[in-house]
Amino acid sequence: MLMGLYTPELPREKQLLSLDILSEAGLPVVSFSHTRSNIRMSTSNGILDSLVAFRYGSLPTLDSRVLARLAVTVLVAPIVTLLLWFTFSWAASPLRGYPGPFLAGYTNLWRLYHVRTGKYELTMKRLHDKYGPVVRIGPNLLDLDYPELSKVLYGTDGKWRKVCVPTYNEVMPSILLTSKLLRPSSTTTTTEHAQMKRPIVKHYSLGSVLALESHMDNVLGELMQQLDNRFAKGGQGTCDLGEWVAFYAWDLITSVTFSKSFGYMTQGHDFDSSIATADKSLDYFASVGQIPWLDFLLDKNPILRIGPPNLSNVTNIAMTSLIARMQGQDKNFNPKVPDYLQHFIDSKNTHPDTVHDGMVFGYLLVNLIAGADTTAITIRAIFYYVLKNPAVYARLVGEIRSAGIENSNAFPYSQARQLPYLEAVVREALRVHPAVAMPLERYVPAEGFTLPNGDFVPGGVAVGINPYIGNRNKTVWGSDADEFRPERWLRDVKGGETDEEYKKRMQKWNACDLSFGAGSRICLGRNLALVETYKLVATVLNRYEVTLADREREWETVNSWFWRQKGVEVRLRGRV
Ligand code: HEM
Repeated sequence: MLMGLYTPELPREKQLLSLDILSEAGLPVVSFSHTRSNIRMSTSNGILDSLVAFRYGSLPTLDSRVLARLAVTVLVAPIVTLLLWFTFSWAASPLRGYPGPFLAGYTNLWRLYHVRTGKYELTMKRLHDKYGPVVRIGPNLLDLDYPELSKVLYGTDGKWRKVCVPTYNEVMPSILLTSKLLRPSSTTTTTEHAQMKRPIVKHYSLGSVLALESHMDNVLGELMQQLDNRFAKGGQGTCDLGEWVAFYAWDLITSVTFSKSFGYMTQGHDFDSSIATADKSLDYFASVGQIPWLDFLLDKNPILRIGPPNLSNVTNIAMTSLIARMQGQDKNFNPKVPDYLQHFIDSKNTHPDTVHDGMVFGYLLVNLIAGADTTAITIRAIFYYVLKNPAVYARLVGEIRSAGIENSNAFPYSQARQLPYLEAVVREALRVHPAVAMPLERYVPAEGFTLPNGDFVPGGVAVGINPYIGNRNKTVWGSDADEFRPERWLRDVKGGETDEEYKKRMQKWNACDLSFGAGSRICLGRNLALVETYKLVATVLNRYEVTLADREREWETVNSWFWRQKGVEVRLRGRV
């Protein structure tokens, strides 16, 4: 009110007139003086004096009573209100009796802090070791270490709704579909989700993925050429294999999607910073995923937009390729070799009621955003663990070499798939280093749910199993669950395990392994990811002797929704 009444432009008499109004309003003005640079005014309660002086930048004479009152009004009162609100919510919460860190019961800031450290999975492991299988990690969130519940929580009946953050569609506003498939808003119904997925799901079956194998062979050919020239021939220095695996995964996903690779391998670096930007976006999503209203503060505030960074190069390549293809001007496309872009465009004809151009664009971005980093993380984990374990390396290389595939060729998937130890290695790497290492959250259905320990969880509470935690549960995977031991995936012949017992064990493990999620939201791209992975590992180990540049050095990891790693540096020597 005062601000409106006082304007230095007004002559003094008018200010006085305004003051009369103030007086009438019950705020009697005791004194008033006004120069161009300084306004002094006092009212009987003194507060207006300070506010006026503050508004015009003069130095008020404040007495301590005024300061105290201001402090109470501006600082203490909101804090007290917040504390009261937290305490009330905590006391009224049905999760009050669940164990967990004290602060987590009050506020999601606890989770935000731990996610920001990049070591969230270690914190969760410590908490489960301390509190057992159920830990309260938010005012309305329980983290569960019950892998055997995967079939229930992540079932196909659609009763357990996915907990999501409305962020992806804010990064790139037109990409409704990307947001709905990956991080659907909490209002996305199971029916909507199924409707969007139906037109494209068949293109991710193993058969459809294998129809894209020639694209993959071209990308592997480029990889071998680059590794030969840059590292293997003449033994030039060390190769950051972790980085090259990312170049491979990004070039591959664009090849199978647009019949054109990004070109990271040819250039030998992240030339347009898309890979780095994708990492930064994930850091952002991981944070706002803990406290969704942060997104409004950081991204939608009208004053200064802080995050997330724009993946403009990724969206550009999607848009340019889409337009060129629709105008019949895409020179990279060979109609005899399918790619995802063509499948998505064709889905407009097969599902005219559902699919429109905006959705085709969204489908393209799903591939790019979800498909590259996750696969790179998995392949990096395979190399790291295999190279750290010489016995595993020797057995794996022996198996791959004995397949007799010419080592200048890309390894065919049909042959790689025949190698049981390779499969064991891939599954074990996915188990100990799942690409997604945060809880896959779901809402308990309205009727509530009783946990295996007898605790009842009311409807509406969010619960989740973190693949990192579930994949290391000792009752499922054995006392050595924390170790990388691919042999666990083979039949234990020495221990007298029968074929039937082995099959039963695998059935149980398949149900508990959350590396690709489970049920109706299981990873759409898992066949594509696995074919890429088998082919790359077999091709590289068939062609090169690979050793760690520094056997003692540990890699660095950052868990930011995707559990990224850095520092798998190797030496490569071409085999004769
Ligand atoms: C080794 C590589 C990969 C891993 C470990 C992985 C892991 C996962 C996980 C754990 C989920 C479930 C998330 C949840 O329930 O909240 C998921 C979902 C998804 N993934 Fe993957 N992923 C990989 C590769 C890919 C690829 C290559 C693509 C696409 C080209 C892809 C596309 C998707 C999509 C679209 C979803 C959402 C499915 C839905 O909600 O229906 N992923 N992925």
